[in-house]
Amino acid sequence: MLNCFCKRFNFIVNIQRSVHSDLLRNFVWSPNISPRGEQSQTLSTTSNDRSPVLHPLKVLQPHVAVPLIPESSHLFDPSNEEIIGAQKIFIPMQKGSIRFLKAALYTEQLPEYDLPEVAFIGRSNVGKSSLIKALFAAADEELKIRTSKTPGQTKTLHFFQVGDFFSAVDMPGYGHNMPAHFIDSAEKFLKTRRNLQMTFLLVDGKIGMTPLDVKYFETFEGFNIHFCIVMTKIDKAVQSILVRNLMSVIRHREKSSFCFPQPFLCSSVTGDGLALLQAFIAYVTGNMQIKGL
Ligand SMILES: Nc1nc2c(ncn2[C@@H]2O[C@H](COP(=O)(O)OP(=O)(O)OP(=O)(O)O)[C@@H](O)[C@H]2O)c(=O)[nH]1
Repeated sequence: MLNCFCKRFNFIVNIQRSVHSDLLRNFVWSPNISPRGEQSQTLSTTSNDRSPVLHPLKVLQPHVAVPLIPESSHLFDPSNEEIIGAQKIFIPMQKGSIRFLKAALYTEQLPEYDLPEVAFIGRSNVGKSSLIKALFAAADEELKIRTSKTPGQTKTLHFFQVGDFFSAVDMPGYGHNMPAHFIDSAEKFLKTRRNLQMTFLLVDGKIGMTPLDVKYFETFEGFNIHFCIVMTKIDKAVQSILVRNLMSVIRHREKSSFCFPQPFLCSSVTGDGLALLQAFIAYVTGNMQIKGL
C-alpha cells in the first residue's frame, strides 16, 4: 500500500515538476456545454440562507460579454460524483486523522515524509487561514485554526496533515506586518520544496490584485513553480467589482507559463466555490482521478 502510494507520489512529482503544465492543460473550456451540477442561484452579496454555489466562475459567465476563460483555455469541471468523492478526503476518517502537524520556519525544521503538499499564500489578511479552516470545517475542532481581523497573524509555516493523502501549508502573509524572515522561510520553501504540488496565491475578490500581489505573481513565475489564483471573500464583492477584478487576474494569468489557467473563486463565509477547490486539491495531490483525463 505504502509502496504503491510512494510510486504514485513519485510519478506525480515527476509529472508535475516537469510536464505538469501539459497535464493540467488537458482541460477543455466548453462554455456552451450546459454546466454539470450547476445551481440556479446567482452569486449574491446579501443572502446567506442558500446552498453554496458550486462553480462561481460559471455563474458569472452569462453576465459577461467576453469569455472569462478564453475558448483555447481550460476548465477544471469535475462531475458531482467526482466532487463528492473528493470531499470525503476532507472529512476525518478517525479522530486525529486530519491534524495540525507542526509550525516550521526553515528547511531543517520542515516535516520529512512522502506526502504531496499544497501551500496557501497571499497578502496579510487575504483570508488564508479562513480558507483552510473552511476547507477542513469537518475537522475544525481538532485543527483549531485561528483567524483574525489584524493582518500578519500567521508568522510561521503551519503544516496540516490530511491522513495519508496530502498536507496543507498555511503560510505567513506578505505586506502589512510581514515577518522579517519571509524570504528565508516562505520564499525558500516555495523555491525548494520537492513535495509541493501546487501553491495557491490568494487574491481578495473585492480588492483585486494589488501591486504587491502582482509583484509576488511575478516572483512565483520566476521560481518556476506551479501556482493557481484563488479569489477570496467573494461574498463581499458586488458582481461588477468581482468581474473587473477577475478580468485583471485573467490578464496576468495569460502572460504566465506557470499559473493554472482557471482561477478559483471562493467564500469562506458562504462556502461558494469550496467544493470545487477541494476537488482540485484532491486532483493535484494525486488523490482523485477525473474521467477522461
Ligand atoms: N466576508 C468574508 N470575510 C472573510 C473571508 N475570509 C476571511 N475573512 C475575514 O478576513 C479576516 C482575515 O482572515 P484570515 O483568514 O485571518 O486571513 P489571513 O490571510 O490568514 O491573515 P494573516 O495570517 O494575518 O496573514 C478575518 O476577519 C476573517 O473573518 C470570506 O470569505 N468572507
